[in-house]
Amino acid sequence: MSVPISTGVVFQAQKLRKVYHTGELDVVALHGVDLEMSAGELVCLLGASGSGKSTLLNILGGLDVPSSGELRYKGWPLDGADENTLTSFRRNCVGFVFQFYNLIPSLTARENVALITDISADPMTPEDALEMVGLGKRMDHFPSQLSGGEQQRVAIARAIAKRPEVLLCDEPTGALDVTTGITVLEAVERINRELGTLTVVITHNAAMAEMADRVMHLSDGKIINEQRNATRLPARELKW
Ligand SMILES: Nc1ncnc2c1ncn2[C@@H]1O[C@H](COP(=O)(O)OP(=O)(O)OP(=O)(O)O)[C@@H](O)[C@H]1O
Repeated sequence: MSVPISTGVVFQAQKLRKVYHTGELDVVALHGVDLEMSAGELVCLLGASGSGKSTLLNILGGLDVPSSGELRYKGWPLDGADENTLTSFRRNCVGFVFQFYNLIPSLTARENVALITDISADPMTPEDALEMVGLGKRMDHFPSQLSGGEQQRVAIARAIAKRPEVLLCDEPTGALDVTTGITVLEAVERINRELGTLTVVITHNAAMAEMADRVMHLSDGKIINEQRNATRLPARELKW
């Protein structure tokens, strides 16, 4: 493996392409994506359904591999990495949050987070992780005793308790109403600010992009526009 290019740069992609082969049909989901993302940034991936957002996020997180092109994590090549390398990358470096929370119903909030902290090298405690997302008083509640927004915040606590370098969120508020969605985004914002975690959030919702440092607009598998916000709007001030 080569020497990392720069300590500040987390992801670097060049000419990233992803083609899904389904039967006779080839679907080109990414058409040559070039990007750079740095430590501590909050980046929004914005685009219509089918524009390639989840494909890109999954490749950044080592859940999938590109068909061609280069992808580096802190200088280390992820394209062409074998399954063991990708597993260790996902386990040590990446926290994922999806639209649905995937909590274990028979475990409390604390126990759901402890599943991850028990197998991590240098985790925070489940209690600290749950405090960070504003659930300090609900640690012993089961998922069925929590609202959708609270369950999503448990999922965020679970994702960040191992102190990942990167937090990847695929439509984290997709199943929530506006007010609840904002409490979830406040948790994401706090983690990004206080832990310095590079945070990438997928959304359909252009209003949400105002909380980001940078917004990448995807269309037909390409980044068609990139915008840097002069200031970040606090999540609690977002309106949609
Ligand atoms: N496993 C797969 N097999 C075949 N085609 C796929 C697969 N996953 C995604 N695609 C196709 O790749 C393209 C990009 O999909 P992707 O899910 O990345 O878009 P998206 O912007 O995240 O969409 P959405 O907002 O609806 O989740 C779409 O045309 C989609 O149908």
